[in-house]
Amino acid sequence: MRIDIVTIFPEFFDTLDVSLLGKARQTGLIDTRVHDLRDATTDKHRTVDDTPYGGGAGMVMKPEPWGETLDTILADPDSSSVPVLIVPSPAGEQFTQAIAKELAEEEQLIFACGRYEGIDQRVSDHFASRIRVRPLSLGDYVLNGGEVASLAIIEAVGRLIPGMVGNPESLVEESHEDGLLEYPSYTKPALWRELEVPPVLLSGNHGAIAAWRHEQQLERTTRIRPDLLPE
Ligand SMILES: Nc1cc(-c2ccc3ccn(Cc4ccc(CN5CCCC5)cc4)c3c2)n[nH]1
Repeated sequence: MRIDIVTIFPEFFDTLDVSLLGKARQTGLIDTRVHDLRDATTDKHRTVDDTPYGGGAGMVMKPEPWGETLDTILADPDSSSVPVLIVPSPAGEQFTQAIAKELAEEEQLIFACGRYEGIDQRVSDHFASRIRVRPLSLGDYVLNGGEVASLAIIEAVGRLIPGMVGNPESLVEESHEDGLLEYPSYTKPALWRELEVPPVLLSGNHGAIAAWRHEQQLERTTRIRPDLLPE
């Protein structure tokens, strides 16, 4: 998979060298390229923002640098013929594990990391006529830009790419995989600060353990996220 990231804070993505993705990049599983939006500006001050038409607080990101940068990425011979442009936004579709699984099948993801009050809408509108554009929200809270959301999406997608995670078994029992919250986990010691590990987990009775874990998932989901319960 190729991942392109467009941002005015390219150093924000230095972390990709150390995270789970560091290995993937070394093994060539994931090829990431970070593009500084300001490299596509033409004025002395490398301006990327301007005041919003219609008034309102803050500034909006100008369309031209975005158009230039995205054109360059799409024109790159190493680019896929069917990239997906992911635009983190508070107004986007809620990102979920299901969407992560969809995106893990893609050949190329391009992340448009906005700042200020967002990107001129015409950028998404123009490129929607050429490639798939997916505005995605991380959740119902407002961040300062798209970088944190992009890192979260990249990590959630990256770990689903075959060969990325050391033990593929650990992906089988994914959280939210069966739509329920995960069961609680324990490891040695069996007694810690007077707290025991649930005895069933030490029983070796795998049927009873699986039943207990599913029961724990249902109890937790009912208590914390009843919205996830099947109809
Ligand atoms: N899940 C999630 C994603 C984000 C996110 C993603 C990208 C950007 C780019 C800029 N911002 C800051 C920001 C501040 C204020 C407004 C609201 N304004 C009201 C009127 C015009 C806009 C929007 C946007 C982002 C935020 N936040 N949360």
